[in-house]
Amino acid sequence: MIYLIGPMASGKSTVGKALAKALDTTFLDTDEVIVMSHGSIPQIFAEHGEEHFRDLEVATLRATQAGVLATGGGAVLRPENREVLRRGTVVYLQMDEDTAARRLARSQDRPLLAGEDGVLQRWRQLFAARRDIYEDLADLTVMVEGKSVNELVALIQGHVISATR
Ligand SMILES: Nc1ncnc2c1ncn2[C@@H]1O[C@H](COP(=O)(O)OP(=O)(O)O)[C@@H](O)[C@H]1O
Ligand SMILES: O=C(O)C1=C[C@@H](OP(=O)(O)O)[C@@H](O)[C@H](O)C1
Ligand SMILES: [Mg+2]
Repeated sequence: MIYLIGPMASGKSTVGKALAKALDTTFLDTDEVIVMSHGSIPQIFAEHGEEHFRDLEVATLRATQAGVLATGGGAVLRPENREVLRRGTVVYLQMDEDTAARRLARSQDRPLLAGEDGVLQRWRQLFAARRDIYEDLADLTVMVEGKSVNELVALIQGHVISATR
């Protein structure tokens, strides 16, 4: 199983879907699986808080099988999830701050970025707290800056295929 990890807006959901198509395999996104049974992410955060969302994320990651699985940016925080991720091939989508700023300007459904600090400032804080974990888990790290979805897919595909040969 290939897992995509990385900060919010690095492209895990978008690249994951395209990668699964290129590899002719199945695709799921833990956020989408959670939303199907529990309602929207902003609603879960507002009604039950982040820890409850993390509990749902743990249960979902444990129970979900797909050729390619996109995770949410904070899924790496829970040790149970890191254990699951280590059993598969982990692709880390690494993103620079300028790309984050451009993409987050259009983001509306990420409750952890809301608040008075401003979206980019919050993104920066979360990334600072998580970057070492992303790096530690990664079997393959791909910098997304300046690359199209198709270019990223080709890059990942090349590495994944040569790693399993
Ligand atoms: N390589 C890319 N080039 C340009 N835009 C991208 C690329 N990857 C993702 N995006 C866009 O960035 C935004 C965030 O992507 P998304 O897949 O939701 O990220 P994540 O799941 O990591 O939060 C979306 O609007 C998506 O269309
Ligand atoms: O980084 C995070 O803590 C989160 C990332 C989101 O997923 P994306 O990384 O796909 O945006 C989603 O799981 C939730 O809003 C929390
Ligand atoms: Mg996503």
